[in-house]
Amino acid sequence: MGAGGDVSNIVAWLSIHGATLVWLLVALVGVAVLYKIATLLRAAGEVVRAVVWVLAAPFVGAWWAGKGLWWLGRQARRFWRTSLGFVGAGGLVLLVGVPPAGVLATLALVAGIAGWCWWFAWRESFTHYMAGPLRGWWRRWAVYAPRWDRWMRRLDLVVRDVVAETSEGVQTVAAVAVPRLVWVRSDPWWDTLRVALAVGQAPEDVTGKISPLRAALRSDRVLVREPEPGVVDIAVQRRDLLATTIPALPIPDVAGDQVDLRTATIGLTEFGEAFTVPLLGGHLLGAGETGGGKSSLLWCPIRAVAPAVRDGLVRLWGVDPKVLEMAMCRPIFHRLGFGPVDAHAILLELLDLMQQRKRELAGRSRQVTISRGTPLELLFLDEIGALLKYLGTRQQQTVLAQLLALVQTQGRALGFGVSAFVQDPSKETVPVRDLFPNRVCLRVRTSSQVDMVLGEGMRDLGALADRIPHHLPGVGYVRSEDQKEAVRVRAAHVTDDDLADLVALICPGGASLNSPIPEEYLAAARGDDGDGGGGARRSNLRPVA
Ligand SMILES: Nc1ncnc2c1ncn2[C@@H]1O[C@H](COP(=O)(O)OP(=O)(O)OP(=O)(O)O)[C@@H](O)[C@H]1O
Repeated sequence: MGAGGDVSNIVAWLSIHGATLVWLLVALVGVAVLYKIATLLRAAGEVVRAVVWVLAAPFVGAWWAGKGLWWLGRQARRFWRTSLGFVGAGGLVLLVGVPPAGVLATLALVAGIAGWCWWFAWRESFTHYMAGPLRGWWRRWAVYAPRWDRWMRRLDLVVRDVVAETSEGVQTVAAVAVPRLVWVRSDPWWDTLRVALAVGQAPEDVTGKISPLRAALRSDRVLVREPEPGVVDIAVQRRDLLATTIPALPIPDVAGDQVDLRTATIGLTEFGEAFTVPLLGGHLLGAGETGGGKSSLLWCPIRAVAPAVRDGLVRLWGVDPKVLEMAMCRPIFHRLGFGPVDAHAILLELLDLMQQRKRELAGRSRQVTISRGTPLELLFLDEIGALLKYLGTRQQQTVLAQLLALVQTQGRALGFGVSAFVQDPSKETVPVRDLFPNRVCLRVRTSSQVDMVLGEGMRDLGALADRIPHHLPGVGYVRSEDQKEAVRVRAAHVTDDDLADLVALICPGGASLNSPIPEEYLAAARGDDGDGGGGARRSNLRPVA
């Protein structure tokens, strides 16, 4: 076959596939054209977008500038003191120009000297008006404000406006409201943060976070109070005011009738205020493990009212199963006993006195007036647990608890007060625990004991009495009738020398106020009088056996 045959073959192939080839070519050209058009359109889109941006930029800029100004205005109004300071300083610089360095240095020196004089002469007002606000201002801006939002989010103390939630729990959040830090006050020991809660929050949300707050704020103690609805104060301890021993407070140098029996000062609170206990009209329970410092809760109140004891306006009654403690000061006690029988006899005598006072007051007054004729009768029971659980028979313990409950429930208005101290504050050991309106919890062994003494939930609110270190005897938490939260306190330390001074003041020249427990009461307590030890012969004293 020659060249003519090849050509005819090609022509034949083309006649069969030519159309396909043509369509392929057309498709290729179409794709190329479309690609070209797309490229052109994209370029045009970028140009359009650029044009839109150029046109919109001033409006967008104005929007953000307006927003920024609005925010600045709000901040300036909110922190008006800082704003005024800046405006004042700026105005002054505009008026007189930047003063030379020498003038500035002189001004700083004069201000420093004036501040020092103020501090030296009127320390309290300086602290109140100058040091406190300045320190608070600085701590707000340097410490709290920069971290505030982050802390609140991490502690989950924010309110989220959830607009939608999927079945898998994925939330769409429209806004997050953070509680507002209103101001910070500061002294060398505490920072107080006033916080306005966000709508939807309750003070309990904050008190429920005390533990993580302590960790976040790196503080041993954080307290939350509610000064007004929707506002909480978070007090953050920076330094412990109670870290050093408080020496025994001086015995008041006043006449007996000048002694305030309602508020005996016995130490300091964590805020540097007087730690007081009411002796007239209040019973006190002090709980703490061995070495906790219960002796200071015994002796400090007695020292506080010593002139009244000396002048016969207060009489001391004591029961000390350990024998050593109160025996140190035997002469100042009107009656002093050591075991369950003594305790029983003393309670019977007190109840007799109470009945007598009741009869005298009946129909004339609802409250006794303390005088030499009707002195305040203060009963101190050391180791009440020993009396009510460990010593004597079960029946003796039951009767003691009942007699004590009678004195506690009926004695307040009649001028009878009971102070008791215990290592184990459980109900089994102290069945009359709830009849003590004032309680101090010194160092205890377990966290549950804190709530036993101070009330349900007090440990969660920061009363960490089970974590008081051993080197802080006399430190504890107190909750009185009118307080919601427990306050940390330290009682003053009464040494043997202080006790000798106490005895010398109340019983000068070796005198003694002490007389033995009357035999008739001892006999009744022992059951020698035929009533089985319950004092039943005096029918009005019959305890429920
Ligand atoms: N307020 C205080 N400040 C400093 N030290 C104190 C204070 N109270 C007591 N102490 C000291 O702590 C130690 C234990 O105190 P205290 O005897 O009062 O403990 P306690 O609770 O009565 O113990 P126990 O139940 O074993 O008698 C003593 O050495 C005492 O001097």
